[in-house]
Amino acid sequence: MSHEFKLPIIDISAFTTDSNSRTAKLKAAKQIYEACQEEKIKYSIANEDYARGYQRLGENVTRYQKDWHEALDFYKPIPRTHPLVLKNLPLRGENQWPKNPPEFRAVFSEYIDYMLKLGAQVMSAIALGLGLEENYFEKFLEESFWVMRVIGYPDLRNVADKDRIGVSCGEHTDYGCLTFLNQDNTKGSLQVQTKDGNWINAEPLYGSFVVNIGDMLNVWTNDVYKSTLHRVIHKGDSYRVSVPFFYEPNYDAKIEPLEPCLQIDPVKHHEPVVYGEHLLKKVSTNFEIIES
Ligand SMILES: O=C(O)CCC(=O)C(=O)O
Ligand SMILES: [Fe+2]
Repeated sequence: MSHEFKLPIIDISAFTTDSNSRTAKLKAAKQIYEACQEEKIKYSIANEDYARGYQRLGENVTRYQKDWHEALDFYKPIPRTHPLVLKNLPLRGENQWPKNPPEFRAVFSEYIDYMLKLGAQVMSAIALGLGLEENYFEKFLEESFWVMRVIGYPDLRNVADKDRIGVSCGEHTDYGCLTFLNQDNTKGSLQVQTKDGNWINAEPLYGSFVVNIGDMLNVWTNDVYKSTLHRVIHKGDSYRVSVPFFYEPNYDAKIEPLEPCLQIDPVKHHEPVVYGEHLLKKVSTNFEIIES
């Protein structure tokens, strides 16, 4: 347990590659946000499935308030023959890889492969920690879904028109298993809520990820591991960049409280849930503004 941050820390250093390549990702991400508006807008989510691609400042919404960030979002590709595509449901599109900077796609593709391995590894450790077989989660993860967001945050203090603007990223829990947050060195922006309801900063530690528990792990563990409520309030001169990687179960995985967790507390706090259905419900409210 870290006393400085009052947050649990998992040491994955034996598994990580050099942190210079992580820096390359953040550099490529910063470059894309420095690119002019005409370049970014080419990749608008409106070209695709309203999920993959570029979202303008304020386009993403949390709890009916516009989030003051811009982002390039990528999702696991779904084949054209997938039942979802045939039903014309969201998340059916192609990822839109920026052409500028030219190395963007290669850098992040390598990153995604690496993060998928890391996610599986941490899930094996969690299985052991819960008293399950090391490979217990494999069947739920063999085609694990993933989402990667490359997010840019301007200074919230410079918003001219405050109409329905919330914060940089409104409070929420993430949807899946584990989120690996690769943030730049901006301090005091990312916050997590503690069990007693207080907000504390999750400050960047060089070469580390902040790891959030997602909703599916919350259901699996019947609240033994709570999904972390977090938010971003970026009031600072710097332009903050953060690249969360969401490591998720198979799209059609049925998640329900696990036996060892029911031995701790026999009351089931969650109904079984199919991950893909949970995801679609959440994504569909990400752009919802209630008109008054
Ligand atoms: O910017 C961050 O570090 C967090 C972003 C986040 O929580 C999200 O996209 O779900
Ligand atoms: Fe999040």
